[in-house]
Amino acid sequence: MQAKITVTETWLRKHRHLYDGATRHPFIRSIRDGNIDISAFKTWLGQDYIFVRAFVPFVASVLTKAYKGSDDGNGDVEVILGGVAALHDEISWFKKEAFKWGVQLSSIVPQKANQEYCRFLESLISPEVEYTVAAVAFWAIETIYQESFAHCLEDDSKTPPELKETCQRWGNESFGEYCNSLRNIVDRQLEKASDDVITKAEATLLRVLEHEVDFWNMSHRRT
Ligand SMILES: Cc1ncc(CN)c(N)n1
Repeated sequence: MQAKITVTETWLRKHRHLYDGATRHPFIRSIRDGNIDISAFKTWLGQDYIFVRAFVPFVASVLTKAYKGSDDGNGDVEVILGGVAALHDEISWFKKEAFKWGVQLSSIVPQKANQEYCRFLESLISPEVEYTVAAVAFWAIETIYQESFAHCLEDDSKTPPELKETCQRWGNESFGEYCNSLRNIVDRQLEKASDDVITKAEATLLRVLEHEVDFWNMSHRRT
């Protein structure tokens, strides 16, 4: 018997071009090819620190929605709680890495693409946004980083040794397993969602992909 195609699989096939645009962006390719401009990397580092700080309340809101909105026989809350804990480490890592690269985090001003992405996250915190819709955004945001940085760790990559640790942070296998758990949560929710929620969730996925591309552009072009 053939395995059933999940909703996320259908979406990833349908939006492959946009998805590849987010996970194979020139910024990521430049890390992978070893010709990254280090000032672009530093821009990304400072801006992403600001993003991650805004990401925390969003993930906390997904956790609340999971607690209230899912039957949770499947352990959604625990998976998402693991994500919150990982973000605690991520923030410490950004501080350590910024020190290493001489990036002054206290003086970073969020650029337009970052502000808009953070505003989008804030809009998803609203209790009116369904758990399923918020969970789709969460899964996509984490997975884009996982796939992007894992690409920089493939055997034939020429990633500079000093950037390997950064790539490992999101490109490692256990982060990949965590992203798979998020995908399973999302597919389980979508399975029982109304057409209206499925439509909203797909539109949210597309917004995430666009914001991620804009975010890479911001770092890559140093505008
Ligand atoms: C822009 C962005 N997207 C995703 C992630 C992964 N948490 C991140 N740190 N920054």
